[in-house]
Amino acid sequence: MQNSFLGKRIKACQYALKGAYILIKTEPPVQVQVVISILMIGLGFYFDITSTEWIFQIFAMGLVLSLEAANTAIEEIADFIYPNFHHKIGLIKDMAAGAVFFAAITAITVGLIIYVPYFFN
Ligand SMILES: Nc1ncnc2c1ncn2[C@@H]1O[C@H](COP(=O)(O)OP(=O)(O)OP(=O)(O)O)[C@@H](O)[C@H]1O
Repeated sequence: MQNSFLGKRIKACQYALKGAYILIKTEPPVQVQVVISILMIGLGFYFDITSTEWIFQIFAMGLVLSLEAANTAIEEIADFIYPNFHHKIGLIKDMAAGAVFFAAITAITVGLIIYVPYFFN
């Protein structure tokens, strides 16, 4: 079972869950995103948003959380391979942060499109 296709997939899921747990437990930017996601879910229930709105909201939350996690992993790799100051390391970190920025702008736009009509109608 351990080395079977299914066994390997189960192991991969366990490693992924461990990674998600470490991110949520130790990374403040991820913790902030989790809190924002919980608040957005609460807001969704409060306004009883439609199924389509839920789908867009869940995708937006998943996009930001995933990229925040990937950004954290890139920062870890950068610090591991070159712990000292180097303009290339700075550039790599800034680019990874830029990816989170694109996702955050997308999520904010989705949030505004969904909730502005609920707040002002
Ligand atoms: N080793 C380095 N060499 C050059 N510039 C760096 C280096 N480490 C960080 N920087 C610069 O400082 C910025 C902040 O780096 P840092 O690793 O603290 O990221 P952070 O986003 O503040 O981390 P966290 O998200 O964990 O708070 C980077 O985006 C980069 O511009």
